[in-house]
Amino acid sequence: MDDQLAISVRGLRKAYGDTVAVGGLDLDVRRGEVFALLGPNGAGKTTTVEILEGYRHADAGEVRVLGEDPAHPSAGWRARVGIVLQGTGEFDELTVAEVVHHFAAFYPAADDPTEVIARVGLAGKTRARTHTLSGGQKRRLDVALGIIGRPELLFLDEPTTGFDPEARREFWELIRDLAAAGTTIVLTTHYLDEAEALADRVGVIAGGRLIEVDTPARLGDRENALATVSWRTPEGTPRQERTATPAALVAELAARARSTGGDGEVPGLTVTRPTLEDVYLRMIGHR
Ligand SMILES: Nc1ncnc2c1ncn2[C@@H]1O[C@H](COP(=O)(O)OP(=O)(O)OP(=O)(O)O)[C@@H](O)[C@H]1O
Repeated sequence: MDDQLAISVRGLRKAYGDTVAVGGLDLDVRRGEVFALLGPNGAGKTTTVEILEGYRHADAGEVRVLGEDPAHPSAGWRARVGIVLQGTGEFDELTVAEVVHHFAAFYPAADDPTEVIARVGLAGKTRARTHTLSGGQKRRLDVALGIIGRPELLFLDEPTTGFDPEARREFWELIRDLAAAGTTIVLTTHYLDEAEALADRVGVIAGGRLIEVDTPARLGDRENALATVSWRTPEGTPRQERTATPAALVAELAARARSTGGDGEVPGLTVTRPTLEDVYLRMIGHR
C-alpha cells in the first residue's frame, strides 16, 4: 500500500439482507488531509465509515486504514484512530474532567486532559456533570474524547449538528488546528458550507458508490461553470446574464454606466458561480 495514504478502499461491499448499503466503493484518503464525505440519507456513508473504524465487517473488498485491515487490527491500531461518537450518555453523573481523565487512561500517549478540555471550549465547564451540558457542549465533549488519545486519524460523524453558528466557527478552528498538526480527518456532514470551509477534498457517495471526488472548488466542474452576473439598470430594473466571461461583461456594464454620466458604479452588481450545494444537488439528481 502507498504510505502516503491513510485510507485505501477497493471494491467495498456491504448488504443488510436485500439492501445493498455499499455496492463497490473505492476511496483513497491521503495522510494529513481533511476529507469530507457527502451524500444523501441512506447513501452508505455511515456503513462505510463504520467499516473503516472496525465496527462493521465488509462483505467484500479490500480495506486498509493506517496500513491495517480494521476488521483484524493489531493491538496498537485502535489508539491511533480517534472516533467522535454521537453521545456519551452513560457518564451522566460524572463531571467533564472526570470523563476526559477516564478516557485518557485508555491511551498509551494521551494528551493532557485539562488542555484538551480547554481546546474544545469547555474550560468553564470542567466541574459540570455531563447531564447538565447543552447539546452543543455535549458534542464538544464528544470531540474531546475523540482527540484525547492524540489520534493520527480522526473520524467525525456530523460533528456540528446542534451547534450555534459561533460554536461551529470555533469548532472549525479546532479542526483546522488538528489538521495543521498533521492529523488526518474524515468527516461526514450534511452541511455543504462546512465541507467547503474544512475539506481539502470532498467525496460524494450516492447509492453506495463514490460518484465523484475533488476539491470543493473543483467539484462538479464548478470552477468552469458559467457565472451569473446580476445588476440593476439606471431605471432600477433587475437584470441577469449567465456568461463564461464575467469580467468582460462587468467591464462593459461599468463603461456603459460611465458613458451615461455616472461614476462607473453599477447598482446591485453581483457575480456568482454555482455553490457547492448547487453542484452537489445536481450530482445526486436534483435539478
Ligand atoms: N443495521 C442495518 N440494518 C439494515 N439496514 C441498514 C442498517 N444500517 C444501514 N442500513 C441501510 O443501509 C443503507 C445505507 O445506510 P447508511 O446508514 O450507511 O447511510 P448514510 O449515508 O449514513 O445515511 P444518513 O445520511 O441518513 O446517516 C440504508 O438503506 C439503510 O437503511
